[in-house]
Amino acid sequence: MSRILVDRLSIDFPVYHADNRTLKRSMAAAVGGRTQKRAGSALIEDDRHRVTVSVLRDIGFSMQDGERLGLIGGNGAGKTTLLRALAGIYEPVSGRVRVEGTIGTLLDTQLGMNMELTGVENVRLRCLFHGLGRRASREVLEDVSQFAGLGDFMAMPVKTYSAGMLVRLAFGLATAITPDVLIMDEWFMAGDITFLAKAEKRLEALVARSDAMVMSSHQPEIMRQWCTRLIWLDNGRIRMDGSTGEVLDAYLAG
Ligand SMILES: Nc1ncnc2c1ncn2[C@@H]1O[C@H](COP(=O)(O)OP(=O)(O)OP(=O)(O)O)[C@@H](O)[C@H]1O
Repeated sequence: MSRILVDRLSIDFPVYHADNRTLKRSMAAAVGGRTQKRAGSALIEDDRHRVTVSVLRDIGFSMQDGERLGLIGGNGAGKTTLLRALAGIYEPVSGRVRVEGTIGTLLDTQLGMNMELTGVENVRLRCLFHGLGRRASREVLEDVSQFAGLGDFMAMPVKTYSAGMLVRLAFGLATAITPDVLIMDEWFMAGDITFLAKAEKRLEALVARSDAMVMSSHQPEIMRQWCTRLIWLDNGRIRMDGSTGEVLDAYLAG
């Protein structure tokens, strides 16, 4: 059985605060004078003049253990939305997503983090959530503190951290407990050079321990280094699905 199964997945977002007249004019231009749904157009207006963005359409693929899948595509292609759907953050409008096993996410530095609590308290809370005992929790705390290198700031509320400090703590925490399926966006590359070198080593070990990984990046070298397979997303649809070299060559050529 596949570890991840995505079947005819579609995701739309309603647009509540759009300037409807401007939007309609641009939709009319995009669809040749008709403000209606049309294949290839991401904006949809229904009969009651409600506008939605169709972000993912008819996505289907499955993944086996050991696969390292990369999502590639231009800005707004739907990579982050697909990662979030895999993580269970977004509900499909139609189709389904099935992921077997525990999921670990590196999607958002604030995801699962309580900004009012200290670094130490956030680590303890995460351990409780994962059902770890005292000893295991102590080990995780030691590991995360050492990796993040925040010193006394571990005893300060997380809301006082800089963006870089938050990345260090979030990354350390997200990589301290091994999930079956690891889902990550490219934000983790946002640290400074010394952090990146450390992060890469840690991530390598985690990826090796987890059963499957899905990540998104704009950087071809990162894809080549980390992924065994790529899906090229284009305007919310799968344009190509294949080995990393094959898809990357086509993507960079076109
Ligand atoms: N909550 C939302 N409400 C409305 N539209 C959204 C929402 N989230 C994403 N979108 C739209 O969905 C489309 C895909 O966004 P997504 O962030 O998944 O793309 P991406 O491929 O990750 O892009 P990038 O490479 O720029 O990060 C974009 O057009 C975006 O504006």
